[in-house]
Parts: sequence; C-alpha cells; structure tokens
Amino acid sequence: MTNETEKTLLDAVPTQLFIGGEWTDAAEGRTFDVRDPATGAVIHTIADASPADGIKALDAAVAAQESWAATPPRTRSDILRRAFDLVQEHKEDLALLMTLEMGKPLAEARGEVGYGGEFLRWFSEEAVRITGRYGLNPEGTGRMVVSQRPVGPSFFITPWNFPLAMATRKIAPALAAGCTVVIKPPELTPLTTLYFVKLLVEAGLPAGVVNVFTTTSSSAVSGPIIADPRLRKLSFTGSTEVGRKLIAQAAEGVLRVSMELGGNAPFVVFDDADIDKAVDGAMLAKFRNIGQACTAANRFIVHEKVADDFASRVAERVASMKVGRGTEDGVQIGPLIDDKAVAKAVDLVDDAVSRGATVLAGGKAIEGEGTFFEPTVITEVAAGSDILREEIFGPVLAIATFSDEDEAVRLANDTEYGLVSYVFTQDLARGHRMIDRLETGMMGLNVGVVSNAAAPFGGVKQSGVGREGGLEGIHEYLSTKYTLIPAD
Ligand SMILES: O=CCCC(=O)O
Repeated sequence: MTNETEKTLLDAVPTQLFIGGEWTDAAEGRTFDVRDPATGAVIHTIADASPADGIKALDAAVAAQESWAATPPRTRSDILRRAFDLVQEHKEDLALLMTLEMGKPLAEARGEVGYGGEFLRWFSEEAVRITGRYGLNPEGTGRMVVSQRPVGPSFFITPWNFPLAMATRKIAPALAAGCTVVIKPPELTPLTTLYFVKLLVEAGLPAGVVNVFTTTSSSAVSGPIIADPRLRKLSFTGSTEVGRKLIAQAAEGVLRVSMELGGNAPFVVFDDADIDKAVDGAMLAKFRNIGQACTAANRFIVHEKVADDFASRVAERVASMKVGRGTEDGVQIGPLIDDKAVAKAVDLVDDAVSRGATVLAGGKAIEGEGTFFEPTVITEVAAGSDILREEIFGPVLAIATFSDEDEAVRLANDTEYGLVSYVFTQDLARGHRMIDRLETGMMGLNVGVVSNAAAPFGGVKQSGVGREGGLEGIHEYLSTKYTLIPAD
C-alpha cells in the first residue's frame, strides 16, 4: 500500500512515451504495471511501446540531430546545469521514487540523487571544453585542422539498479557533445527516467533531443532501432550476456558502442591491512544497493592470518543490519529486485555450503511479502564454488583465503570479468604493485566505493568497452574529423 505522499508523487510521474517533445500513448494504448518489490503491489501503470513506437522515437532524434549539434556549447551547458539544479530541487521526490520502484533504502536513494545529479553538472562543464588542433603539415604544404563532431543519434538501454545515475551518466555526455538521444529505461524501474525527463524539459531541452519509450518487449522494440542505418551509437549497461548480443547486433551497422557489463570484483585483504578500514570498506563494497551493483565486491580474498578476525567482525556488523521496506527509518537492506534474484542468492549460498562453506550470518530468503534475502556472510568458501564465478547481485559476502601475494593476484584475476577490484594494505609499494597486476578497469585502494562523476568508469576483459564519466566520458560521443587546407 502506498501512503498519501507516495500517491501524490506517483501521480506526478508521466505515464506516456516522450517522443519529439510530446507525451504520447503507445500504439493501441497498450500499458503495463510497475510494482513495488517490497510489497509486490502495483504502483503505476505506464505505456508499453511497440516496435513502431521505438522507430518514431528514433525519427524524432534524427530530426533534431542537426540543430542540436549546431546549438552553441554554452546553451547545451546551461540546459544541463539547469537540469542539475532541478534534480537538487526535486531530490526528495526522485529519491522516494527510486525507493518505491527499486527498493533501495531511502538514504541510499538520496545518495544516488547526489551521484546521478553530478553527471549533469560535470558534463555541463565539459560541454564548453570540446577542442581541436590546428597546425602546418610536415611538408609545409597544408594546414591540418582536427576537430570533434558529435557522433549522432544515440540509443541507450539502462539498467534497473541505479535508475537515475545510469540514465544521467549516458544522457549528460551525449547532450554535452551535441548528440540526440533515444532512451529505453528498464521495464522494472522506468518511473525515475520518466520523471527526470520532465525535469529536462523544464530545464529548456528542445523537442526531439531526448526521446523515451518504456516497454515490456525490450528486444523486439530495440532490435529495429539498432538495425536502423540512421542510428550512430549504442550504449548499454547490464549483463555481459545481453551486452555480447547487443555488440553483435551493433556490428551490423558498425555502430560506436559503450558497454558497461558484468563484474566479479575481488576484494583483497592483505595481512598488513588496517582491519577496521577493511571491514568498513567491505560493508560499503558489498551492501551498497543491497549488493545489486556491478561494482559490488563479489569475492572476498583474505589473507589466512587475518581471515577469522575479518570474518567475525563483518559477521557481527551484518547480523545487526536492519532489513525492510526502503522507506522505513534505519533500513539498510531493502528487497531484491524480483523472485529470480532471491532464487539466485539461495542457489549460490546452498552450492557454497554444500562444498564446505560455513554460514556466519544470515543465509536464507525471508518468507512472506516482498523479495527479501537476509544479509549474509559465508566463510571458508571452496575453490570451484559457483559464488566465486558468478555475479551474486545480492547481499551475500563470501570469503576465501590466500597465503601469499602471488596467490592473491592469481585468485583475483581468475575471472573473465575485469570491472573493479578493491585492495586493502598499508604497504604503499604493494598497493602500487596491485594497481599494475590486477586486471580491472578501476581499483579502490583502501576504499570500498570508487564511483564518481569525475572518474572514468568502465572495465576491461568481458566487463565492457568504453568509459563513462570523467574527462573520457564525452569522447564516447565525439568523433574526430581531420581537414586539410592548402597552405597557400
Ligand atoms: O551497477 C553499476 C553502477 C555502479 C556505480 O556506478 O557505482
């Protein structure tokens, strides 16, 4: 059941597609329900786009591309900056909306508004710093001009776990660079994007520059857009399995792609680590977003001399975590996104236990309303356990041990993923060695969260292609153009 505040907020969320600057029904007026994972109750009913609706969204983005690319960078920057201010003004609404549709605790949802909003501010600052080069060629016969052009109409498929930040992390650099956008928010958490787009319009975004469709038929609607020769760029955040298929589809049109895919982050604790800091870092790296982050620590690889101490300290913290609907005071662990996520956590824990792991805290799904799983610590996890190989995406902290640095590196790198790693050591030289030796696109050295709008977010190996955020982020939406002009 929703209360009056929640009802008023939900009533303010658009229920239609946003195409060419107009809110419009889906073909044949089709709709679908959005549910609160904490209760299973329907909280909103919104438009369910067809493939034809998707193509209309692309038509609008294509029609707006030339004028948006020609819009002065300062104007693009000002719109993004106003959008940042509006996000701050509507912080409480956006946070509550994310908690309602995704389940994360309200305090964390507020944190996401801060994080997601920063991409708007950062790229409002980057929009006016797109530069080029000018110089004489070596022969002295020509002047070489190197400039940056917007890539063109871009299609975004965003995930359910960070409903605001994953949208702003893609939309803001695209707009800053002069690209128009079609975005498909996730079926499970579409409301935040719809609400955010209302704010973009209020910030002065011209018609057709951002177009949104919501749908229950993701591949059927996305496929024709990706196959359309007018599209220039595809950006996706989600699983490696889906990303691989999208890359294959994008290859047909030789599209630029940015892929932020799965992770299997190692969290390595050396015997010289400050254990208090390692425990604090572990709580963040594991339980942020109820463990449902691609950056979540997946494998705790702890030196055998400190493993018992580390395990008992995290287990004590975990046992006292409050579980409940994210809107309740003091809740640290909300529901998982759906039944499948709960079943996966159950299977991974059962498999590890059947191979000899010990449960120190939690360990089970919570019976009753909603999709809750107890925050869990398991230790003595044996090599070969599924939990060391698969992305958990839930509040389960699994500990295995090592005896020397080479073994720690071997275990940490023993995965096809390479998004982020976490290392705890007080030995500076060892920390530097780990930066070189761990095969990940990002690393936290004595810290449990690395995400920041000013930092290049992305992975190596099967964790993806490209970087979002930082100085690098805008270049995903720019292509380099070289022009030669005779010198005389
Ligand atoms: O789950 C992916 C995004 C996580 C983050 O931006 O910190």
